[in-house]
Amino acid sequence: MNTAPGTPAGDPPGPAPGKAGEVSGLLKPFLPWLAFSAVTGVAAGAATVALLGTINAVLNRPGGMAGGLLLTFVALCAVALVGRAASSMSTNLVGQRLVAQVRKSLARKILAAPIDALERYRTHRLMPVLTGDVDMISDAAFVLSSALIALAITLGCLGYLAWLSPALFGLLLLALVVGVGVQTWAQARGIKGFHKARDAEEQLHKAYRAISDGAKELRMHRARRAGMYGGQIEGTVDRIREINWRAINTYVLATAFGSALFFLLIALILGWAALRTMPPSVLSGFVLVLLFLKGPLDQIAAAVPGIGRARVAFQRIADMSARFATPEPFLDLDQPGEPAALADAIELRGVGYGFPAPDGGEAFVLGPVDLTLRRGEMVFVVGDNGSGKTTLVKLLLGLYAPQQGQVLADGRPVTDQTRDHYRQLYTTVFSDFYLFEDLAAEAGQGGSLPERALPYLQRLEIAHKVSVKDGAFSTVDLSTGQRKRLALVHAYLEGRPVLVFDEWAADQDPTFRHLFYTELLPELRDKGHLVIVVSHDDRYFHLADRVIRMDHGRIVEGAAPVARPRRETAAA
Ligand SMILES: Nc1ncnc2c1ncn2[C@@H]1O[C@H](COP(=O)(O)OP(=O)(O)OP(=O)(O)O)[C@@H](O)[C@H]1O
Repeated sequence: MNTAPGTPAGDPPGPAPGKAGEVSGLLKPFLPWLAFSAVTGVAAGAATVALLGTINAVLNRPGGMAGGLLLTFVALCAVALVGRAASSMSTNLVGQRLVAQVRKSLARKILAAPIDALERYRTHRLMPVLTGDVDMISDAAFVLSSALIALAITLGCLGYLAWLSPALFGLLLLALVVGVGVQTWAQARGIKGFHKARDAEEQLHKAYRAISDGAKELRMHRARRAGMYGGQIEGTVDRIREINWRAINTYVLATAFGSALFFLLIALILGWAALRTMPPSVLSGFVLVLLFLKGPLDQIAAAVPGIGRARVAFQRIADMSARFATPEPFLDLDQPGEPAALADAIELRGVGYGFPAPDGGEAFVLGPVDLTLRRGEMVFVVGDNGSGKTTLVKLLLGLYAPQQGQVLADGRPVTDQTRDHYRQLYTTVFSDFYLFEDLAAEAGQGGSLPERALPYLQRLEIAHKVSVKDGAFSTVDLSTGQRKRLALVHAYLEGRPVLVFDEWAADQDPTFRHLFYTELLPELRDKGHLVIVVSHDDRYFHLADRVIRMDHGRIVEGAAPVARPRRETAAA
């Protein structure tokens, strides 16, 4: 259901809803593999424990290892080896598939997310998730497999020790409760720190963007540059270093405490043995297994910080995933689909859209707007900065779904089901356009692409710089104005019924600007395209069939369709 314009469309602050569901959703497809990994890991652990038991038995009886015992030993070695390899490989497989799936799923979610949701989730928040957080999971997948096997071995050893001597096991259990308690405390503290560091990393990414995108401006402004480096980057980097240092130190101290506890436990067991008589096989078995256990326990302790960081990364991924959990309905990512056709007109009927108010500012509300645009018309959309021209165009293009009213193409309302197909009517060159180098989508339209492109490149006076080779422009390293011309070549090649140019001519030299308004646009119109031009070039407004003037989100002039007086040549 549509909401009234002005309804805040922003996400509430704090974590997105449904994160737990997202995490379990991400893990669900891998449960059978995880189960296999657990079973083989437990088998490897049990075989290792049995090996230790066998060694202890051999140490405490005359005759050494021979006959059946030797065969058992070899068989146990084989189970431990195969189990460990199978468990590690399957955990590694899960890790890598999980990372691949997360990458694909995030890309699909971004591709299918409503544009306004993407505009709210800033790029400096997107990139750390797509790169850093996903890599963190990939790294954790490596350590996780050996940590899981170490856990299985530890549990098996504990079972063996409980069987060997329940009394000594009681003592061990006490030490374990203290050790695990300290590790849990360290993990909670560490994760808190990692969350803080991760927040700071977002700030760092913002600063990195500023120094790459704003390199020229920073070169020209010493005070800002000093503030950017000394204030923002150094400060943030040092804060991250400090937080991570403290967080990891917590783990280090907990591990050191665990080691001390471990040797204290061995001393206690040996002291116990001095006070109470116990079979030597029990004592040697206990000490042997405990000493062996130090290895897996250290492995687990070493893996814990990485797993803690991976948990933080996983939550960030799940958070982003949940924010984009509602894709635009009926947006097909897999099929190119049929081209769209427009026989007559596009209409906006009572269309309204509101942005949420910025902090301390007023909300911008567009509409309600009524507008009819016909094929073969050349329409200029004009108005002051911030009057709503681009917002109107985004509603027209179907990039924003109207919060009120409806858009119609040839009299048929554009619905959620048809919006994506409807968008294929348009070719756009936005003021902040992105130029795709490859022309693969245009290759299938018949004729050789380089031959089709050449006249347009010549007409736009960039044929000496760019050609089309292997389905792509040979270069896009051009001036801003030339890049925009290339975008126009793309538009010609697409040949869609409606062309939208948002301040296209702003970067063109006067001669070419003149050519654009007086020849190129009228030619496109005369070929039957609907041409929509957002412009501040009032010198050329008289060439339009209709000038739509925006003011404070409303159309104040030019809403009514007019019969277009046919011109012999637009320049006349
Ligand atoms: N992503 C956004 N989030 C919140 N508010 C926005 C957003 N985009 C635009 N606005 C608000 O909508 C108003 C209209 O913006 P719009 O880009 O449509 O203006 P415009 O007429 O195209 O301006 P210009 O001539 O400067 O390009 C702005 O004043 C701004 O407050």
